[in-house]
Order: sequence, then structure tokens, then C-alpha cells
Amino acid sequence: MAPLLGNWDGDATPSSHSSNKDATSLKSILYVDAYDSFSYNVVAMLEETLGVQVTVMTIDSDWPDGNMNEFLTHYEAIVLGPGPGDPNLPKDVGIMRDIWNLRDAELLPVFGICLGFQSLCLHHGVPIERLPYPLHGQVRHISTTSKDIFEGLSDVEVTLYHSLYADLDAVSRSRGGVLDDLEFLAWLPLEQASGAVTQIPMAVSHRQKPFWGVQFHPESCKSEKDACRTLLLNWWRKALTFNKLVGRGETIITPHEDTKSFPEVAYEMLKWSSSTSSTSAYRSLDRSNLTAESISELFNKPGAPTVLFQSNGRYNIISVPSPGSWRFEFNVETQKLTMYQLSAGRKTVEDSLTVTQVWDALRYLMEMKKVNSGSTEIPFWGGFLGYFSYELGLACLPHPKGSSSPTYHNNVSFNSPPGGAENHPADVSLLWCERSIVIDNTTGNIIVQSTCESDNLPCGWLDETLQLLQESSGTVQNMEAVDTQFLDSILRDGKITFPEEATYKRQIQACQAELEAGESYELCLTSETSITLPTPTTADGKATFPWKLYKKLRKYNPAAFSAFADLGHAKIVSSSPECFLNWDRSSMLEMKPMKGTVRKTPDMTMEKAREILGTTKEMAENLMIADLIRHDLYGICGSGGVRVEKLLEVEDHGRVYQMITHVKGEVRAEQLGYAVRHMPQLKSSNMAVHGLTALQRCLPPGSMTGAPKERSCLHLRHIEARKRSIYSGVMGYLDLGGGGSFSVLIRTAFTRYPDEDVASKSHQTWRIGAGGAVTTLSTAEGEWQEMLTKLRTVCNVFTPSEPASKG
Ligand SMILES: C=C(O[C@@H]1C=C(C(=O)O)C=C[C@H]1O)C(=O)O
Ligand SMILES: NC(=O)CC[C@H](N)C(=O)O
Repeated sequence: MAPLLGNWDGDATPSSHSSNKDATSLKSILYVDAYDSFSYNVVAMLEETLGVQVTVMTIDSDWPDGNMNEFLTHYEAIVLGPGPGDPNLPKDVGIMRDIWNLRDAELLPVFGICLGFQSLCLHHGVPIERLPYPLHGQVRHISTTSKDIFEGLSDVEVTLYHSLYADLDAVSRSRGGVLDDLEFLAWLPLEQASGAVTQIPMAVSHRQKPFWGVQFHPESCKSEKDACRTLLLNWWRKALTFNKLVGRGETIITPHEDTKSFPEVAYEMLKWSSSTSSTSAYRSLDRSNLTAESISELFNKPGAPTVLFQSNGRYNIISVPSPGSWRFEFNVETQKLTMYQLSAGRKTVEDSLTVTQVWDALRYLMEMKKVNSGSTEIPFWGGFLGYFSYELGLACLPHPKGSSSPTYHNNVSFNSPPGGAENHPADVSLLWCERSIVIDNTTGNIIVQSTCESDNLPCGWLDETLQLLQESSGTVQNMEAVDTQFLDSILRDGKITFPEEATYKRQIQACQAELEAGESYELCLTSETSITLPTPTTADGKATFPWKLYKKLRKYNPAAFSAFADLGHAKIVSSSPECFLNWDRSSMLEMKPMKGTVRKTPDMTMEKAREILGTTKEMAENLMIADLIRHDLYGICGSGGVRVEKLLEVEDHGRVYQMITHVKGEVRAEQLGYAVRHMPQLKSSNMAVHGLTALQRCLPPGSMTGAPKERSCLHLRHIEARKRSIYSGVMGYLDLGGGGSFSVLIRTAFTRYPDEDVASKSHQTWRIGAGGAVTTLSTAEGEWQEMLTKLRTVCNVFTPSEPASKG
């Protein structure tokens, strides 16, 4: 059955959870979201701890029907969330300020977190100033008065994410220390540069009104869980007591559901996939000495659309062309989607659509073409292979009203990529694969499969291919010497343009200025290196160059997500170690962000790497992303649906050691997360549909942006002043059986081959991005070196293997 397709534009209309079984019996809390990347962690904490139902509303929302008081009668309490920026600026707190002006008869209980706490303090006469140094991702002990909401709690370990603070000293200076309304309940000892220790307020309650706030983040996975539960329960008890006294009752508001039309192109895609059946027939054989590369070479003509993707170090998935093969590209800036049929006269169809419609079309197609059976040994039975760019990810982020356009190209002038703006590859490029071959590196099995029914006839494509592979094992040729000679002949005339050290270091400072201003907690700054090479003179040389380069990279820097793509103009060679998002065919989603990198040198050991990555700076960097990823997954999976499997663990990744965190989520169709509750199509039981939505809602990868994501991306866009394009995007597969797997496109080189008729065709320009997370504890030199470490893992394959012979 066709899914009910809805449109998700991230509008600011509040939505509550209609599918929750007990919705009518639950008490309601309104959560005001300041576009933070930890919001859904807070919402989950509220629902999990208090057994309430939470409605989310962003700070730039209008009160429904322009009537705040009427609207608030539907809620027991309000939680004002954390966020980027400064409570002194109205745009950064938006409707939070309205709450402080409620008349006495209309009051309701409030709990402010971080920015929400600061807004409370500011409104009641405490100036909000900058800390001597920001405290992002830092885990500290605070002392409490053990009173009020801290009853039973004297010393609590909590995570901090702030640069600003409530300056009580300023109050005493100006008013002789008298604060009529507020009582402070907890304190953080903070050492000043002079060595003196000052006490920074960490929690507050209002003496007359039901307002409380905390400067720390109780929802962080490093905050003491039991203590924060007690704190919240204490607050909730007080909130309900207040409501009882004033006779406040709760009702549930009707959820808002938005059903809009979806694009024609979805039907076209369905037509183009008519030969794809609901079964993936297969044959298996032992891999013997066959490699993913040798198999790909047997079936894919050089230069023809090809994807080879290694998932999680275990499965190599190789696309194989078929008469029904087609692919499509989408460009965010022009909103143009182009479909290409690979045979049958190479038909092309163009359409104009929004980014949301692209996701809707994908969900529709994946639902309609669901494959119900195939080899249970492998995670891909057929479907799409390809990539999504960083800019596509930017266009998927919800943005505050009045902010610049999603891709921010209106306000920023970019340095064009070498060769001009037209040299950017497409933002989405996906290849529809009915036929594919998967190698399971653990069992050594090879699965040859097709969703096209005629391929399964006796002596059909499956039988023929099995035979061809059996005959090929044992006869695999080693062409390495020939390939090296060919590559060297091109690479010898290459020109590498590295980022400028002084510019990069200035950009690090610009990032730190934003961190100090409270605009971001962490920024992943990146730069680009470009390599201009002569285009091979023969057609065959031109077609095979990217593939040969890929084989060199795979050998030089073997990685869990090694990948190759030749999709129209776009050529990608990747040695990514980082898993972005995997999902299985039933209900599980997982993300494994990396943050913290140590170069492997001869005297570097795992022990030493653990020591380096165990410092406050490195742990804070990873923790911020861990909390951001939890938020991303809670947005899909809802309360009770997310757990941290590994936190801050160090792994060996070939040429580097990396620190990773592993978070898992479970999709429960009856209890969806806050980010997707008003998407009607998610009533589907098809995991492919949920996986696609997770992808849409979690891009761009948090490890490549920093937190909070939206504001951090905005600043990075200005500071970096370039399009990242394929770098920082994601690559992988969408399985028709329901699963999916995507890597983060780092440690990757890519290019857009010029059109045949372009004058610059005598040259090809490859681009490599590299960067790292900047925090206030970063040093310019340390970050520069870290960027170079990552760059080298790919850039070194662009230098010739053999020195030029003299003569
Ligand atoms: C930015 C890059 O890598 C990202 C940043 C990391 C870090 O700051 O340690 C680690 C892995 C990636 O998430 C890159 O490889 O270019
Ligand atoms: N986490 C937050 O809410 C941060 C609040 C504010 N932007 C600060 O940095 O202090």
C-alpha cells in the first residue's frame, strides 16, 4: 500500500504526540526549543523521568491564535531549553521572554536550563556576562544548598556547556547585594587567571513565583543520572503543588498534522523501477582469491556509473549494471532533479523540487518497491548506492524564522572551487541497483543477487555470473605495476595547493571568538586542499584514472568504509573510518561519531593514544558530539528509545587512533520521536522509510559541524567561506529490504570531471577536505597539525610512487 506521504518543512507550529497510547491520561509540559542540539535529550529526560507528554515549540514561534494565555492553559509547566547565543539578544531567546511577563493569575511552573536559566536571571535583575573562559563539555562538581529542588542532594557531578554566566557580583556592586526575587541554590567554584576562586551560580529559584532554573545540563550523558532524576522529580512535585493550589488543570491539545502533495517525479521513479520485483534472488560462492576490486572490474566498464562501498569493515557492496539501471542527481541551489536511464536510449527526465520533496520521493519509492526476501546473510538486497553532500545536509536543518536561507549562499561570497562554480558535483547522486554482488569479509562468502525476476531463470544472469566468477577465481591478474606507472605519469605533473597556515590559524581564532561569545560549544573547522592534474590523453586513461587512484588509496589507507563512486561527473575515492548511520531491517538505528584523533608514529602506542585522548579537552570534544547524537536519535526514536553503548573509547584506525562513541536507538512506530511525530508517512512499518527519515533529520553529520548544529553551521559557513560539497557529506546504501548504512565522507578525495566541451578539460582538479573540532582549549598549532595528520592519509596518494627517471 502506498504510504501516506506528508511534507516536513520544519515549521514552527507546535506539535504533540498523537500516537502515544496513553496520550489522554498524561500531563503535558511545553518545551521551548532555542534551536539547540541537546533539546530532544531534555525532552526524553522529562518524559522518561516524569511520565509526562512533551510538546515542542521553537523560540521563534507565534503563540497559536496570538493568544499565549489561552495556549498555556493546556500545559502543567514550561521548560525553557538551552541554546546558542546570548539572552541579552531578543532573537536568541524569542518567546522565552514572554513567560517572565505573565500576570500573577496566569502563572505556571517554569524550569529553565542553561540559556533558559540565564534568561530567568537576566529578567530578574542579574546581568549576564562572559565567563573568564568557556566551560563546554566539562564535567564538574557543584555544591548545593540541599534545599528546594536540591533537597537530598549536596554535591552533584554535572556537564556544563556555557560561556556566559549570571554575574552576581555585578548585582552587589550596583545594588549593595540585594536581590529581592531570586534565591540561588547551587554553585561552581571557578578558578580565575589570578588563581583566586569565585563561585558561579548554578541554580536558582524565584521567591514568589514558580520559576526555577539550572545553569548546567542535567540531560547530558555525563551528568550524574540519579541525582538529576531526583532534582527533576523535586521540581515536578513543587510544580504540581503550585498548580493544585491555584487550581490549574491540564487538557491535551490536538496535534497538528500536515499533509501536502508529493512530487510527480516519485511516480516517474516508480515507472523506471518496474523491473525490480519484491524478491532478491541469489547465488553464493566462496571468495577464493577474488577481491571487491577484481569483481568490480569484471562487471563495470571504466567510466560507467559504478559504486563500490564497504560497510563497517565487513561487507563490500559492488554495483552491477542491468538493462533497468538508472540514476538521479539533485542540485540544492538550482533545485533541479535529473534522472538518467543508463540503457534504452539513455532517457533523461528533469524536474524542479524542494529538498523535502526529494526525501518524500525517496520514501515513496522505497515503500513501493519493498523487497521481502533475499540472502539473510547480507544487509543489502538491492536499492540505491550513492551519496548526499554537506550542503544537502544544511538544507535539511530546521532554521529559525528570518535567518538566512538553508544553504546560506545568499549572504556569503564563496571562493569558487578551482575551475569555477560549475565545478561542484551534484548534492545528491544515487544509483538504482537491481543487480549487485556482496562480499562478506567475515565468512568469506560472495553473494550474487538480483531483484529482476528474469535474472533468476535457469542459465539467466545469476547462473551466468556465478559461473563467470567461479572461472575467474584463480585467474585474477595483478596489474599493480602497470597501474602505478600510469598513475605516476599523471601525478608527476600535479600541483598541490595546501591551505595557508596563517589563514587556517586565523580561522581557528575566529571560531574561538564565537565559542567565547556563547554562539557555539564546539566548531568543526575544515579546510580544502586541491590537486590539479593533467587529464589523461586517452579516453581509456581518462575513464580509468579515478578507479586506479581508488585502488592506490585503498592500499595506502585501508578503512572500514573504503568506497569508490563514479556517478556522472562526480568521482569519489574514499578511505573513511567513520560510521555515520546504520539501520537494520527491523528497528535498530546506530551512530558512531568520532572525535579525537592521534597520528600513528613509530613510537605511538594504543596506551599513549588513550592517555592523550583522555585529557579534558579531547573528552569534552567527544562528549559534546555524543550528546548531540543522542539528541538526533531521540528525535527519531522518542523517550526510552536511545542508549549509549560506548562512550569515549579509543580505536585503532590504520594510520590514526580515533576516539569514538556508539549510540543506538530503536524505532517504535507507536512511539515516534519528537522530530518526526507530525510526519504522517511514518505510520509505515517499513524500516526503509524510518531510516530515510533518520538520515534526513540527522544530516549534516554532527561530528563535522559541532554543537549546536544549526548555529555552528552558520558560523562555519562564514568562517570557511566555501562549499564543502562531497566532503562532510555521507555515502552508502539504501536497501530495499529496509536497511541502510552511511559513512561520513572524510579522508576522501573527489572531483567533478569537466564537461567534454569545457576549455579546462585538459586538467582535472581533485579536492580533499580536512579539519578538526575547535574548542576554547584548542591551540592554533595543535589544530593545524591535527588537520595535516588527517590530510596526509589521503593526500599522500597524489604523490608519485616512483621518482621520475632521469634522462
Ligand atoms: C574533520 C575531520 O574529521 C572529523 C573530526 C575528528 C576530530 O576532530 O578528531 C575526527 C573524525 C571526524 O569526525 C576530517 O577527517 O577531515
Ligand atoms: N547551553 C546553553 O544554553 C548555553 C547558553 C549560552 N549560549 C552560553 O554559552 O552561555
